[in-house]
Amino acid sequence: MSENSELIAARMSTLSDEPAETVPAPASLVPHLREVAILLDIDGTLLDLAPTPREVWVPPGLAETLNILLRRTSGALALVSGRSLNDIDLIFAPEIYPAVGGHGAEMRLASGGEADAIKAPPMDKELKRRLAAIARLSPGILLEDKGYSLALHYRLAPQAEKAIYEEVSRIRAELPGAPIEVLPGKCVCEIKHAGFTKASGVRELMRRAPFEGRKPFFIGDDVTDESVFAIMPDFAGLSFSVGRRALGVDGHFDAPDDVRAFLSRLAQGGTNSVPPR
Ligand SMILES: O=P(O)(O)OC[C@H]1O[C@H](O[C@H]2O[C@H](CO)[C@@H](O)[C@H](O)[C@H]2O)[C@H](O)[C@@H](O)[C@@H]1O
Repeated sequence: MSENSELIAARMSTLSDEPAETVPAPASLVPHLREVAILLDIDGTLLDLAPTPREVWVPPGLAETLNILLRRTSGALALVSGRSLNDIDLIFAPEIYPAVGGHGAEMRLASGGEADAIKAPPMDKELKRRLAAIARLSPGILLEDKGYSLALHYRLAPQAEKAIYEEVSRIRAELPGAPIEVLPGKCVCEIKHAGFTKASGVRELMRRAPFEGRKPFFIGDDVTDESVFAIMPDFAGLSFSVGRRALGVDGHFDAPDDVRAFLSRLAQGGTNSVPPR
């Protein structure tokens, strides 16, 4: 074990024993950026939540921060999202980041590159059509078609939550053998192929260069991120939740703004000079 590895291992064991000391000081991580893989959820972690999926925006300075961290980690920074790679690329345009997309359905290892793996087959058209009809239950229910999955957003129609889940259950009950599962998120009910999760996507990412052999540092906010929190110990990694202290994490941030400030300080070499967010 190298001196650096020993230092980071010591830091990690300290963290798990000290829940009050929630997030490491950026300066303590700076010397270890060549041993770490930075894995970041998008909505509710890097970006503030918005009323609809299309209304999110990337604050000034964030892309610059991510680009610096990509260089300092020799490319071992990835976005880990429920969004499709196509959607992620539109949000962060013109940047194209390494990413696990669609809750593990897609993966891209290098910034600027093509997708390296697409795990999920397209969703059956008839099933998608039936699920899409659920949007007629109430004005304000928005459909997001990812090709291999379908998300029903009800942030603008919160009263429709119960009816949406009931209708999805009814359709699923008619298709007992279908390899699909329901993934609840923040004001969203997603119906996806059962064969992949964010955790399976991260496991695969961590088997490939430049991520392989590094200690992942994952930040996420949602129920869908819990599968990744759970596997971080397998890679001697650290996990952090946003907004609440999730079970089993090493610490938490209060809000996406705090995550951005942390990453910015990390990119600046651990100093307190925070560029505009
Ligand atoms: O894994 P993430 O990167 O956190 O993506 C999770 C889902 O994010 C998006 O929906 C959520 O964010 C929207 C914008 O803030 C918000 O309007 C919606 O209520 C949230 O559920 C995205 O649209 C989904 O595809 C992702 O699965």
